[in-house]
Amino acid sequence: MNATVRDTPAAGPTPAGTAAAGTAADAGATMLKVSGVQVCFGDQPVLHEIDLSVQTGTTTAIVGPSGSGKTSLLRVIAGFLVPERGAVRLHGADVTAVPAHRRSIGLVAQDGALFPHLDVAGNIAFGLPRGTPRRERQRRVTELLELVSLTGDHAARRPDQLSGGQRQRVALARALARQPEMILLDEPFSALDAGLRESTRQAIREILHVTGTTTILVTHDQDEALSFADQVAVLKNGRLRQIGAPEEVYTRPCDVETAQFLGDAVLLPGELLSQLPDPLGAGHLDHQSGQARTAWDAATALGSVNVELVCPNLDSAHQTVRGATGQVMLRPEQITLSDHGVAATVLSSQYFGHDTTALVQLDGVASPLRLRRLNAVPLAPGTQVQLTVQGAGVFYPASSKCQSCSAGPASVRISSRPEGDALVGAHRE
Ligand SMILES: Nc1ncnc2c1ncn2[C@@H]1O[C@H](COP(=O)(O)OP(=O)(O)OP(=O)(O)O)[C@@H](O)[C@H]1O
Repeated sequence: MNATVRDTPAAGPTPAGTAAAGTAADAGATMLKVSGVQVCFGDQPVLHEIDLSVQTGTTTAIVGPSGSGKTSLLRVIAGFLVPERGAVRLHGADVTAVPAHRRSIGLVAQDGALFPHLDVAGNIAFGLPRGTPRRERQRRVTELLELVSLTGDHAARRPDQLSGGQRQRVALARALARQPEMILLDEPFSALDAGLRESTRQAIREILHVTGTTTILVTHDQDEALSFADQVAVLKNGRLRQIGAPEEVYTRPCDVETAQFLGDAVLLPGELLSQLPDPLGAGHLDHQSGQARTAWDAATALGSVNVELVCPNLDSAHQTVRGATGQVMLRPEQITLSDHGVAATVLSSQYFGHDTTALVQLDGVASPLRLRRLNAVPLAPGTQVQLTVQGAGVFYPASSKCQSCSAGPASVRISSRPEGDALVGAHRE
């Protein structure tokens, strides 16, 4: 059976009088739970076994390459698409078969989807419940205009008399008019140029924060996802590859592909040498991720480093990982110049204003490494430098299985020995 596509009004209107999300009492409660969702178009599966929980009052970004299934997942959550397997629950109630217009969810489309023949006030008022008295409509329109930082001046303009960023604010005001419990944003900034995108994103994030609205943003822009959301879900080929706080997915990506999708990644061959005393107790369980984490010493071309191993099983048998080889992933900003590091030669350098990148060649490493320095002048080709690693990275074992417990692929996060604050990220398919 294939997914059922529903033809429901795009604004995702919600029941009248529904309270806005994010009351203090609800904060931290699970608002949305998607479990085991599967969607096919024809015989083509586009979403596989998706599990996603969203807490009240938080912002989640769903990020992934084009065609990875982001919009399909958003449509399942909104109620425009019925999955053939799995369930969508709002506040614990199964709404999988409830149509979009009966869910308390507002949707802001990529282009805002404003009505061209209505002025701004008319567009916003369209979002209000039917039967709202005239005076109340005017009051709410004024209030919503203010909320999205537009003035009475804008109220009489048609959408084609607004900037792209202003149109997106009107679209948000219209979606907020019915005080939905959740707002879904489908690539709402992608049509804006870089400067406007940044300022509109900031403004909308602030509005959603002030109103305590639970939000899901779909984007293919990793910087947008990392800067906008409390939680980032990475989708690839219809599967959720990783979900976590922005700093978690950026510093502990579950595999090399995810690491490269989320930003520049420096990859080096590495080998685990020995397990180190774990500051939190040998082999502690991270209750947030449910993963076991152990500290290790590892060898790389950038020297000996501390690492932590994450494995789904908390098991002292992780000793057997000693000697494991694989790839070490660092972010370019973690490789810094020092007086007592590993020697390298600068091949080229690029100046970007806020930062400068350089390609450097290390002895014994086939490919040059990229490093990024904030507020620095470019280095001339041929310059001899010494490099050390700051903070933590990730180690991906060459073996597809965690060698200690066969529980699935594991990744090991490393840090340079002096910092030694490494925590590890791991992943299990
Ligand atoms: N109505 C449809 N009928 C058939 N196939 C569809 C339909 N909608 C989406 N698809 C296919 O499902 C897959 C996922 O599409 P979806 O729009 O969810 O991806 P996306 O990650 O949002 O992509 P983009 O970033 O390009 O918008 C794609 O291969 C797409 O061609």
